Amino acid sequence: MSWVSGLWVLASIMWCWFWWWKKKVKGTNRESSGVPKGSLGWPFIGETLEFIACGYTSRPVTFMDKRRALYGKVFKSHLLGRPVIVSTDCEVNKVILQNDGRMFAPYYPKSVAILFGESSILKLNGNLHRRVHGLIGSFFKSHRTKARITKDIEECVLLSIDSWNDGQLVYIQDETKNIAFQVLVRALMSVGPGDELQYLKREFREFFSGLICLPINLPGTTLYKSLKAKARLLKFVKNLITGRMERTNKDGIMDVIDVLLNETSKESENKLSTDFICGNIVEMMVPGDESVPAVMTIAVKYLSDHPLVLKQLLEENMELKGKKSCLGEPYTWMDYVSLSFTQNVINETLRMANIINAAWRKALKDVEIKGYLIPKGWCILTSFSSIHMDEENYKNPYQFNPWRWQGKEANYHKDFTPFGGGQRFCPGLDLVRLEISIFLHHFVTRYRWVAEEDCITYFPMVKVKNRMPIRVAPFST
Ligand code: HEM
Repeated sequence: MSWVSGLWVLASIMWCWFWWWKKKVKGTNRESSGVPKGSLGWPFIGETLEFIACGYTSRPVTFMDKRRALYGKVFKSHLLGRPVIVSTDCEVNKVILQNDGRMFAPYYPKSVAILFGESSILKLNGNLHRRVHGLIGSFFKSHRTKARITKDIEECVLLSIDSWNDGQLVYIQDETKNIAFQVLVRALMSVGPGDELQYLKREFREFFSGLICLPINLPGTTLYKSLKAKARLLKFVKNLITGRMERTNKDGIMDVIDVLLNETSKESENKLSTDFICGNIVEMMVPGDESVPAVMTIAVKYLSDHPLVLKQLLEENMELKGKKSCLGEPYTWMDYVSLSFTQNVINETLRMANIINAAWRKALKDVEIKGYLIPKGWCILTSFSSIHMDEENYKNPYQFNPWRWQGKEANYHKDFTPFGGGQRFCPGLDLVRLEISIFLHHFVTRYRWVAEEDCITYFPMVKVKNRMPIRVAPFST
């Protein structure tokens, strides 16, 4: 009879479990008080499996679309182990992003929270956050920085693409990753090509791998190795900073280390410590590293698939190239960002690729927006991709159509938030646009290419499946 009692015990456990879950759901089911409608799915796993399954398809926003049709633009769900309110409403998103620090704080998965120090810009709040964000944003916006970075980017792009031979198979993802890493490391800490760059690249890859892993920090685990790599990166940056502090002839502000060091030299109550600067330099490599090469690679994919777009892009860029070689002048950053159709191509790539598809926040108190209650402690996912792929906002949203941006100022478009919004609006935006414009200019004006089979995948990160192989031929042949 032992199997009967076994069954009985199992049934009791199941009943208790179900009872606990119902109680939990009831506790979160405050629809009458304004909590958005929705389903919390299965006990423990909630709706995570469907969320991930949609991420593996070519239309990851299907998860949101289905629920939006059932419950409206803001709905509740249970994802990655916790109840979440999902917003696909650009006005609700705007309020959430603009009230960072007061009503909401950034929320990250556990492994990411462990890897980022408490003083990371990504986790900071309040005055210190505003100060650091402002310093970095102003650095990348300054004309002097843009003028110098333009030269650096040109150098990195040409170093890469000038080495391609006629008929060579080139993997665009590998090339753009190399370019973007060099540009980022120069902008942050002025490290140029050589052994140090290779060291940084190796250690950063190890550090980065810990961002999506099980949050178990034991010898041999991915998280453990990632933390060790971060410690080595911090040591490297600390040595750079010590060298800078000892240097007597200062050349002015050259990179983000200089920006933060300069701030410490000012008379101020809240001086930034060396550890604070090191941590932020290392952690700032994270948002900057994978995103830019992903946009450049996906832009090449879209151009390969849309010959009419490529034709117009080429005409615009050839015209600039002709003008510059006629005048014998170097390019300025303004030359690149003034290429209007090229900017349209970049906007459309950002809209469709949705490299950062959402921002995660946690409510610091009960907040009501547009009649929806977001209870204290709940996570809220402000979906950017649903808004970018919404027929209401963009006609034929799945059609790559750069002409839809003609005459529009994308940076102030309320339905276009690839760089987020509010206090955490991406400070790297100007660098990103410049870098992609320079890459596209030199790439399309030097090579014709035939793309091999590839496709875009969206989970856990947006990228091309086969590294975007293309066979290139220089224009002159
Ligand atoms: C295509 C490229 C990029 C995209 C799509 C992108 C997008 C974003 C988005 C959406 C946010 C806001 C996240 C949030 O609200 O939680 C953000 C924040 C941030 N980005 Fe970027 N980013 C890109 C490249 C870069 C680069 C190259 C840098 C490096 C200089 C950078 C530095 C940052 C930093 C430091 C933050 C945090 C700002 C804060 O919390 O105050 N990003 N980015």
